[in-house]
Amino acid sequence: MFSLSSTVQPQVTVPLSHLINAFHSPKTISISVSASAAQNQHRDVATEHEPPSSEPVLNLRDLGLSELKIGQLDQLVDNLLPGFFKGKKIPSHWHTSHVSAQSFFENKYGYFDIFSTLRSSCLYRRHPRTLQSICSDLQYWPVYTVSGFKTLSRTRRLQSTSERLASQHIAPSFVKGFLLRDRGSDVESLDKLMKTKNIPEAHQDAFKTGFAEGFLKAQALTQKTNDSLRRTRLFLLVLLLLGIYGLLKNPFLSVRFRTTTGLDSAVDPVQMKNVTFEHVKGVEEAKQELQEVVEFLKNPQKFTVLGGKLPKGILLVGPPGTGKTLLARAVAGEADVPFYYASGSEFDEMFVGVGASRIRNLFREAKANAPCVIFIDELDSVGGKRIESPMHPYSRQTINQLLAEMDGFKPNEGVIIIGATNFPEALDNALIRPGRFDMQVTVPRPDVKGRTEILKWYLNKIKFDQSVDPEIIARGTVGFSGAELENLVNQAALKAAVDGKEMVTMKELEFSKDKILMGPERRSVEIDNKNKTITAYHESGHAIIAYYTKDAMPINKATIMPRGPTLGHVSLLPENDRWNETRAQLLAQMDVSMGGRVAEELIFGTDHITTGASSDFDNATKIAKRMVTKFGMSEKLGVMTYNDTGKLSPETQSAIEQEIRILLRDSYERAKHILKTHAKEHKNLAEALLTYETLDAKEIQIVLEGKKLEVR
Ligand SMILES: Nc1ncnc2c1ncn2[C@@H]1O[C@H](COP(=O)(O)OP(=O)(O)OP(=O)(O)O)[C@@H](O)[C@H]1O
Ligand SMILES: [Zn+2]
Repeated sequence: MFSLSSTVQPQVTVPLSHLINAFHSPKTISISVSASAAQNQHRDVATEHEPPSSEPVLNLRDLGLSELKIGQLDQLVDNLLPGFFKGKKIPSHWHTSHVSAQSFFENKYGYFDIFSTLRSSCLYRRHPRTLQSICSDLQYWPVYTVSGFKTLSRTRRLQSTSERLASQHIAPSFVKGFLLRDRGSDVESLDKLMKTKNIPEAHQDAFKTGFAEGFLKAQALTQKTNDSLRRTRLFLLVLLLLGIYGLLKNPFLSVRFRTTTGLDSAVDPVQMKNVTFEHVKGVEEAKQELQEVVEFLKNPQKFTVLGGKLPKGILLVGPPGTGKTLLARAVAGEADVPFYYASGSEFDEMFVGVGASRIRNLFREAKANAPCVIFIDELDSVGGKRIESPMHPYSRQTINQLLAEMDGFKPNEGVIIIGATNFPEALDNALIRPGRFDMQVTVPRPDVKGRTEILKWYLNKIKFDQSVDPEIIARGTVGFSGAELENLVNQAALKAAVDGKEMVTMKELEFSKDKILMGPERRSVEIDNKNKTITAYHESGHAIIAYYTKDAMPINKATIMPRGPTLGHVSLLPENDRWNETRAQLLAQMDVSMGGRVAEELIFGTDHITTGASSDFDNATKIAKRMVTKFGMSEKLGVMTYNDTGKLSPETQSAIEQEIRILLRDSYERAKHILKTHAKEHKNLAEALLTYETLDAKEIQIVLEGKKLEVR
């Protein structure tokens, strides 16, 4: 194997002359007197002169050529330089001299010094064949140094003996052999190969030459591999540096990548120009309170000049779907400032620091874009009272970050934080201290007026019949939130579309209201005539009591269409949302509840009463119990509340029970009286229900007045 001594500096390229020099340098030629080459022709040579120590040197042993016999060497040279020896007499002794070259060499060793000839440049011109092509490449020969192979990348494909050998299936093992870096092992492997392969004498020259040329190829190959390895290493290093730089700039870079969606939603502002207070209905008080915040956002300087201080944080408190998010957006929209939306649950992370870092990012962005609104929905899930539970290991950290950020800017910096929660009680006390969320705005469920407004607002977005009275629907949807009313209108529109109608009528609105309240209709349920009849009389019983009791709510509708778990129902409409109820109104409600069972008893007999009245009794009992234990409406028990009835004395308990019983019994009797009195109307109404299934308030009135219903 070609190996240049390690005295050279890295990246030194070795000129061809040195290589050739090395072939016969007396210092480095160490011709071993081995058994096979014990002839006189071969002997170690003493050093006559030394090449400059900085020069790389090669020796024949390294090349694996040390055991060449004279004749073989001739053949090798002849192989490499065909025709070179033609007509030349081969002397019998090695003779070496740098100075006198050929003649001196010849004198000393008795044969021709081919290597000095190689040194002469005219050789190139005279024999521009295989070796020349190698040598021209070897002008920049890869140098083996202590630290590894260094070279120029210029290598040309070497075409020579080795390829011929390769065709004889010997070459691959050569190449392998040359790829081994260890010199000793290479030389050994050549020796071994020579022995083990039992190469015929005639082929040994070619074998050795091939070995040398294989080395050249291997060098080139190794060089290429080294180059690409170096490029890969450089690329990886650049990547690593970029990564380190990124991490230094932002320690949570990796987290950002992982959580882009959540974070982006928190950090990208949304311009809410299209949402204004106009879009939020039925929450007038809340809008008024937020009006001053809008003024502040529009013109923060005005407030600063006057020395006015606005709250940093506003807490919107109210049940789900009442429009808290919508209000916050409207604040930003009215003031035409950026709106940053974040949901509390986004900050609730299982990984340390992630929640806190998101809060930091959010506030950093917002401050850079002030004036603006930051909205944190579900504030309780980030600012709740829980302390380091296993489910939320880093919540404390996140709350602290939120508090720190809120403390970190002045009130008039132009950033308004609006938080929303359904459970203000669950909030960490530190959050509702002055300087943080110190202003609370209640966003309640809309009242009947609010519901009417919301219904009108959403009705205006669809096609509806002029006969539609939003107020009637509003009266029947006590406790509905804005979101539920929006859903009601949408469901009605869908129903109208399914039924192939051109516009939404009251029927679809009533339908979707019942669906939301009681579950979907069960048209597929086959109810036998007997059960249908019982249901018709039961429901008309409720309706008759409601109709003829002064303090009962007006009837809205009666139906024997099964819906959800019920077989039929009568719905009553309060004229207004009831803030307070009178004793008479409560008793009337009880009487209406009793109407169903009373009807069954009167019409079908005690033996045929059904289980259908259980929820009616539940309802009546609840009212009676509250009258006795909460509202002080029992003469016997007086104006006193009894909260935990289980802890009361047995006497008091039985007294309460008895009072409830009396109330219910009296109610039952009143209902019975009314139904007996209006037996005819009761029968007419039940038959109308059996015919028409559903009757609205007007139709019920027509029937009860004894008029004939028009066929629909
Ligand atoms: N007062 C209202 N006026 C008009 N639309 C409303 C009103 N309240 C709710 N809505 C409708 O319901 C949707 C949902 O309401 P929003 O998300 O604002 O409720 P929220 O109080 O924030 O609920 P949550 O507490 O569940 O977050 C709104 O986008 C809007 O379409
Ligand atoms: Zn009933």
